[in-house]
Amino acid sequence: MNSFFINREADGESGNDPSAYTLGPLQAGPPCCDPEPLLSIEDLSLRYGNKPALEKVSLQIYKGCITALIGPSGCGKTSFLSVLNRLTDMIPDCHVSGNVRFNECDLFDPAVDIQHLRRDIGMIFQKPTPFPLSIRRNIELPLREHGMRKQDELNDRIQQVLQDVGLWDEVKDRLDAPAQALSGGQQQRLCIARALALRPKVLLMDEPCSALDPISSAVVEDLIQSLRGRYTVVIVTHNLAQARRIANYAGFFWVQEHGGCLIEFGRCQQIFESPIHGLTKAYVSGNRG
Ligand SMILES: Nc1ncnc2c1ncn2[C@@H]1O[C@H](COP(=O)(O)OP(=O)(O)OP(=O)(O)O)[C@@H](O)[C@H]1O
Repeated sequence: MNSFFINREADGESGNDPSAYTLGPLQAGPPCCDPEPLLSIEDLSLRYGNKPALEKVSLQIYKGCITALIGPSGCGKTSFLSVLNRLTDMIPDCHVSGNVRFNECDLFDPAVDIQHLRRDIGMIFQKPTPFPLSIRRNIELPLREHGMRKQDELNDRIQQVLQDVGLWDEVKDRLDAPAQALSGGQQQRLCIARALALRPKVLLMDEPCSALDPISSAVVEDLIQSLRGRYTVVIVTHNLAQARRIANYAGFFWVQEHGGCLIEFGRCQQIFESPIHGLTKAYVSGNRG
């Protein structure tokens, strides 16, 4: 079953059809009707050395939906995201236990191809992280690393993803200019384009708007909204209004004695309007945190 990570063609996708890489048709039904779990997390615990950071977190991430993770600083939201594409493998003395299933496959199975996993589950960071290369090369490089060689296919893909993130008209005349000459908001959209170019199934976003000015932040937020139904998005945000605007589901984390834990998870409207737990109520109403 781990072939899912290793051979995407077995998943029924055409590797050569450029149109498959645009935002294109919805890949899932309306997110709130009949949600289908894509990632199932059960009893996930994590510690750095002896220091616990997450304690027995269980939740489902639904296909085509936007899931927001909220909670105060240090409650383990970033650590949780890092587990989902196994960035935690790269942290010395980081210990993870529990079960995570991605499309029914064990995420921790030693047979999982990490490079392909990270293509399927991409990560966008708080601070835009373009490579110190041209705009074009930022997208081309990972595509080449994943085996795309034909220049016309590369050019098509670059144009498509830049259109998908609304950047094409702004950069089409300067594709060979350094990516770092772009504004912060443009750099973040380029990073999203770079992730989308690899046609991921899931995009993990760690406070993707928090380093941006309000206008750029709104543009990136609109872009994230446009991904709904086409990609599965898990976003960490301290901006509760943003979580409320964009998410279908929300998980509220809190720090307790044994590390961060998930206090409550549910549909976004329920978490914000009729939370079950008193802590959630206090946090979303701004009385705690
Ligand atoms: N690489 C690391 N080594 C040691 N401890 C770490 C490491 N990364 C995170 N931690 C600790 O784990 C706990 C959870 O951190 P994490 O960054 O996951 O929380 P967070 O909710 O994302 O916080 P923030 O909202 O401030 O980004 C914190 O106590 C943090 O200091």
